[in-house]
Amino acid sequence: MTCPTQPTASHFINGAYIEDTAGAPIEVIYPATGETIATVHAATPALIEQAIAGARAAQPTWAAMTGTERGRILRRAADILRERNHELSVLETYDTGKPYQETSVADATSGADALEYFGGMAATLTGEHIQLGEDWVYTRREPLGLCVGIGAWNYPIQIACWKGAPALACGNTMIFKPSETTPLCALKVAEILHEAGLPAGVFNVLQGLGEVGAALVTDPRVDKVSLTGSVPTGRKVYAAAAQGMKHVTMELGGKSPLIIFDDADIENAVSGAILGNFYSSGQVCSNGTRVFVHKAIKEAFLDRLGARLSSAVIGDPMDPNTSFGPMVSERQMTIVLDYIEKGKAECARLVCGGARLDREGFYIPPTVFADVTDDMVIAREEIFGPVMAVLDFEDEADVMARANDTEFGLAAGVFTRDLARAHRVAAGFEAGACFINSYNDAPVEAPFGGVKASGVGRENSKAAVEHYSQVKSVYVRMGDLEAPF
Ligand SMILES: NC(=O)c1ccc[n+]([C@@H]2O[C@H](COP(=O)([O-])OP(=O)(O)OC[C@H]3O[C@@H](n4cnc5c(N)ncnc54)[C@H](O)[C@@H]3O)[C@@H](O)[C@H]2O)c1
Repeated sequence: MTCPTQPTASHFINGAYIEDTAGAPIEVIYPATGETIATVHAATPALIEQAIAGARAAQPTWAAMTGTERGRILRRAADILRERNHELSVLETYDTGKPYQETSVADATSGADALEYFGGMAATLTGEHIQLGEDWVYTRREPLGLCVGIGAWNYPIQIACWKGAPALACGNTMIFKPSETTPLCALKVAEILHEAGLPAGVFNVLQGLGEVGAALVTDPRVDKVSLTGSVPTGRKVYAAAAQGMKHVTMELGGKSPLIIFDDADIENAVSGAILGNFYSSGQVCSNGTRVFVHKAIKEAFLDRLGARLSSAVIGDPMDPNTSFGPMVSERQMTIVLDYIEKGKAECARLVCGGARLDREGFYIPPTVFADVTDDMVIAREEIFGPVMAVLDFEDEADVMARANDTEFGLAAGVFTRDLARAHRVAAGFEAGACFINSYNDAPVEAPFGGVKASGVGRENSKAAVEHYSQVKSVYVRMGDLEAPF
């Protein structure tokens, strides 16, 4: 496989690619080899101004189109994304290092689902009629205006589409800033949306580090900010948005619990633990990295886990047989290796993995620590890499208290054959996305987002509409109006 056509410039503004080499260069590194595959430039203040002015100017006309018209463009873009799935998946693999085996089924596909879903929904967005005797109130569902989307590096196409699709369906325009680590594929999303008929200025992409994001968030012409990123960045962006009383969606980090009871189907539970820890080399926000396993089945679980992990195909991410790729960057690899050393120093039992692979690229194999206790750093902090912590438990009430004893609240899972217990546990989880006998499913039809420090608002599903539109009420008096004087 060869690197497919790359975007022709760093930014996409007002319906066209645009370059300004005065902006600081940002190298795009292929994580499997460490080679530089592209260079983009951070947006200069002049380009930021151009994007904001263009997106503001385009918004009223876009909002004035019918939902059916807007939706048709989004659905056409979904079709193009699917037609170009191979090309986009290869580019996404170059950008992120995730195996083609994953990108070809989970990235452009998930983006297309969002465009199709919200494209279909655009025509159904209506207000309501409220009768009050003779008088009545009607509501109008109106767009917020100009939305800014800021992305993390683990799912570049998906994040651009999960933010762009509902924003555009509701009649907003968007400026999207991808992560500086993976800047390429959001540009392709913009290109495809315009090929599908999107008017100029409705969806724009600007590159840059945090300071470009901050410039967008603080601009008074921006009405909403949707961030996917870490909790520390979320705190900064939320605080900056609050100064302008802007709407926010915060999709942040997690340290989610996965509870495996002694009556669970062990093979399924092992599958859940693998999907919840090692997909995308562990770089998934909702991962269930605190795996609480009932003492009675702990050794059986670890035996099967070890056997299954030994069949992971670690290697060239472009090879369709490869099921496990490198970390996204040298920096992220170093962060994860530091956590592994902390786990060893805290005397957790290293079951497998635990060191960088001796090959080019940023590879850390699936790593499992057992006998982890709640107070260990590897059980408390988000690692964002392929490191699973296995903790013991015996009592349901005790494990629930421990599962919820965290500042995070993104996701949680339970494996058990006792469905009454499964629903009781799901109800007790302090988390936004829960799974019973499964893990990490994220269909566009289901709301996705966190509680506590993991976030504010929801992406996907009908719930996202609430976060990209606002309701205006109009009171209509049918008779004379009395006043006290
Ligand atoms: N909840 C979710 O849906 C979800 C999904 C994927 C990743 N994440 C989280 O993202 C994190 C990993 O991604 P990351 O390392 O790219 O996160 P990050 O917080 O370092 O960066 C996220 C984005 O914010 C931008 N940014 C940084 N400082 C900013 C500022 N002051 N103002 C505006 N923008 C700023 C960055 O340039 C980047 O585009 C993990 O914590 C992970 O859990 C969450």
